[in-house]
Amino acid sequence: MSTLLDVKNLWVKFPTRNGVVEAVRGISFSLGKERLGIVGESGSGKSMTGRAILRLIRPPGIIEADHISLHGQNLMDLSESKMRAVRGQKISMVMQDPKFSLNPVMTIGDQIIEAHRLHAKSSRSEARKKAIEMLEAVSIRDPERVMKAYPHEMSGGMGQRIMIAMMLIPNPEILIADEPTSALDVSVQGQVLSIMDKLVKDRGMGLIFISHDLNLVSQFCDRVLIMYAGRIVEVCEADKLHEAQHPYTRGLLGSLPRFDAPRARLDVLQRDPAWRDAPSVEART
Ligand SMILES: Nc1ncnc2c1ncn2[C@@H]1O[C@H](COP(=O)(O)OP(=O)(O)OP(=O)(O)O)[C@@H](O)[C@H]1O
Repeated sequence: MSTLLDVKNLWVKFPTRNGVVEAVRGISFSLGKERLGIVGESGSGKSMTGRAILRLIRPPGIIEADHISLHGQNLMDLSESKMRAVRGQKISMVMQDPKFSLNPVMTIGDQIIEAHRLHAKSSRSEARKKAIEMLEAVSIRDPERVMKAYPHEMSGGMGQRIMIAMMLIPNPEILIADEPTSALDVSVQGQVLSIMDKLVKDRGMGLIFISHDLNLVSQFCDRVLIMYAGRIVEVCEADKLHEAQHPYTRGLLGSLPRFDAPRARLDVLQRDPAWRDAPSVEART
């Protein structure tokens, strides 16, 4: 599999009054044209990993890495203006709640048209046509009506599909989705995932799918990185997750409810302090 992105020895640190918080501690992984899941409990460093790839860590946060290479070009070396061109055009990110990402005082149509014109410098009528095509691609049935609506008029699932449509306008090679469906109810979650899946397959993109939901990731992704305390503790093919070896992964699996074998009590994950200090697993293909 050809490598789109290669990350080596990535750290994210936050200097605080009480010392430095190390949110990500020297992780290495690569991404090909695949669906790569990143799972782990709250605070394990999943979101910071996604944001660091796009250099979107707010000061005083610091990103350090031997490299974050996109087709061999080290993103760590780029100027901020060159990095802006990478964001959106080559790598896009979909966040958890679309309401925070969409502009509340602009219609959906104007936002998509603007995003398209920024990218392709096309005429307004061309951009409008493209916007409608994009909305149809994410299964929005009445795109003309949706174009005239404001973000607050959209349901969560609809808003998330619109965000995905916007992120895909420049045809990025990599999509980073940070808990993209966790605010949605289960049936809408399924629809959004299948749309994303189809787009990734049709366009041959690489997808980084960040989630705390091990079940979801194992069904939706090809490969899974399991993060604990800022490190990768294990990497698995998604369909072999049940064979995972690390006690943390086994603990996460054991604490999932199962319909086929219901138990009165779920296992409680017992953490071993040694997991924190074990070296990060290399997850490069
Ligand atoms: N501005 C900050 N200052 C200090 N520490 C921070 C800051 N931002 C994040 N962190 C720390 O970084 C760690 C990793 O955060 P991150 O958001 O990546 O976790 P996560 O695995 O995505 O969790 P969640 O599922 O809750 O989003 C956390 O322990 C958090 O406290």
